[in-house]
Amino acid sequence: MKVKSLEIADVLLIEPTVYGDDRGFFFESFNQAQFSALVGQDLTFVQDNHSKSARGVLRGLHYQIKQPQGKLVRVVDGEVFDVAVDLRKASPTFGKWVGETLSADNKRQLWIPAGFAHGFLVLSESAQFLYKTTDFYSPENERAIIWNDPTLNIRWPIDTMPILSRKDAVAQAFPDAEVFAGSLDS
Ligand SMILES: Cc1cn([C@H]2C[C@H](O)[C@@H](COP(=O)(O)OP(=O)(O)O[C@H]3O[C@@H](C)C(=O)[C@@H](O)[C@H]3O)O2)c(=O)[nH]c1=O
Repeated sequence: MKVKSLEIADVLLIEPTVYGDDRGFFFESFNQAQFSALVGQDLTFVQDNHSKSARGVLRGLHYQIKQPQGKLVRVVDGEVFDVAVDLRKASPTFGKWVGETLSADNKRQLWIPAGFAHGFLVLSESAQFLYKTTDFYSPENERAIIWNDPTLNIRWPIDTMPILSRKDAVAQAFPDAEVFAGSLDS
């Protein structure tokens, strides 16, 4: 397994060791002991999510207040551009973003700790996206920042309008008082 720290130090790009043979391939997509050693704490994942989206779909930028979720994300079919935005008020990289291409081919995973907004854009014909979360889905605590916020200035690899959910199309700006009113730390 190879691990790379990104420009936001706590976001990790994980490249599992893949064992290929005549039958196909094998790799450990999650190993609790290795993961705990990697992040330096024992985190418990409580939910696994799986979504499928068509080319040009952009989901995000999502986060939860009061019940922030750490997310370990990967792609099992297709390719996406995955983005994490640092919303931790005390962080030196507050308001900064990192983006990585994750695909079924490169098998890369991104670890996005609690306190980040997360989103992804589908670059292939379709993509299936799998992720583990450290807290449960909490619709009342869910928030969204608009994907093309000018302050964040995320360089999405797209030159047309992405396909958005109704909720994401009317998401809030960054910074917005509501974003920071709730604590991301508890
Ligand atoms: C996220 C989620 C949604 N749902 C339901 C609510 C809704 O009816 C339907 C679709 O929900 P959404 O439109 O919010 O799904 P989606 O836009 O895929 O939301 C996800 O986006 C990515 C970027 C993330 O980071 C995730 O944490 C999550 O917010 O699924 C759950 O039951 N549990 C969940 O954990």
